[in-house]
Amino acid sequence: MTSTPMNLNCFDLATRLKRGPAEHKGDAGKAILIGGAPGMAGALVLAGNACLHLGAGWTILEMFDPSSAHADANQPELMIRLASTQAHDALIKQDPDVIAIGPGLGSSPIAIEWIKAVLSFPKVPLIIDADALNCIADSEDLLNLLQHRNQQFPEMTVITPHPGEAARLLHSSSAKIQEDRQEAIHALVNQTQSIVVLKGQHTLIASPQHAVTQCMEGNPGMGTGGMGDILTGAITAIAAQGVCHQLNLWEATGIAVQLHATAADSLVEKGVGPIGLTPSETIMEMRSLLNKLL
Ligand SMILES: NC(=O)C1=CN([C@@H]2O[C@H](COP(=O)(O)OP(=O)(O)OC[C@H]3O[C@@H](n4cnc5c(N)ncnc54)[C@H](OP(=O)(O)O)[C@@H]3O)[C@@H](O)[C@H]2O)[C@@H](O)CC1
Ligand SMILES: Nc1ncnc2c1ncn2[C@@H]1O[C@H](COP(=O)(O)OP(=O)(O)O)[C@@H](O)[C@H]1O
Repeated sequence: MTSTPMNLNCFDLATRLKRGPAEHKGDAGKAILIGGAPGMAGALVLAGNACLHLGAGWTILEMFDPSSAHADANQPELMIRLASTQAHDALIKQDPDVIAIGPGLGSSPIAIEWIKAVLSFPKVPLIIDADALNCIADSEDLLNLLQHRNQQFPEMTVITPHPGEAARLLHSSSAKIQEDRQEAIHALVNQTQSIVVLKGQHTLIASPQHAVTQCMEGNPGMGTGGMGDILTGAITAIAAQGVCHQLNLWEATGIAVQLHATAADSLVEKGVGPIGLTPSETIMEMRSLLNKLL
């Protein structure tokens, strides 16, 4: 029988993000987010917007959709580039503090090249979501690379599957995952050796070094396309600032998961949702809540 997980309660840690008077963007970290294939550019822009509004020093989008790979007049702070075909060289040149891959990534050969490159890029916190997880589920080579990365650099990689993505990784079904979510997260930790965020009602987080914790916040208004993409952006931003603010990836992930769900609850309390609650509104609420926590 599985025990009841501890409730996620990590807002106290957010005070570490408070900025000193002389801090500059270099102290807030350089984040690179990769994805946005044709038809899904919005997923990467949402992740990037969350990363920007939650405080990363630089937010760089490696965009796969050529027609979206240009400055966004509505959000000119985002550095949106056409994803290079030389993924490894592009990473070396940009020297990121944190990397996220997956929102709207697709499964093209260049997507696979980027996944290989990020899994082989040493040491920096890495967030893997969405299609990147589906590609890993379909490839033993990519799964081996992920396991190898985690052996070399423990607790430096987080994967954020929803039940459908978890099912693909575990060669199961989302119904089975939902039947016993604790068993599923244990299986995902064992399989990938990563920090795992199993999304859905009462999101679970666990890792090889940490027992399962459960987020008690959140609501069904969050069932809108793009809501997971902004969680990826939020983890990325907090991990980027964490590099200079003494927050490791486990802690950054916990803060982001709780902030994301609490922001959605707060909006519903104000009557913004549950019906029609949008990820873009949730980004702004996360920003507001985070600043109140400092
Ligand atoms: N604006 C844009 O450009 C957007 C682009 N996006 C991008 O699209 C790509 C495809 O991602 P996606 O998640 O939409 O599709 P997919 O991987 O087939 O999974 C769906 C299936 O998973 C399951 N499932 C999910 N949650 C569950 C839960 N809580 N509880 C239970 N089951 C759950 C459920 O499966 P079922 O239960 O029906 O078997 C569901 O049908 C990806 O790259 C993403 O970033 C999106 O972010 C949207 C905005
Ligand atoms: N009923 C619910 N209760 C709490 N949280 C939910 C609920 N439905 C969805 N969520 C949250 O919304 C987000 C949806 O993520 P995901 O399915 O990856 O969206 P997308 O791929 O469209 O960006 C997750 O963080 C998930 O935990």
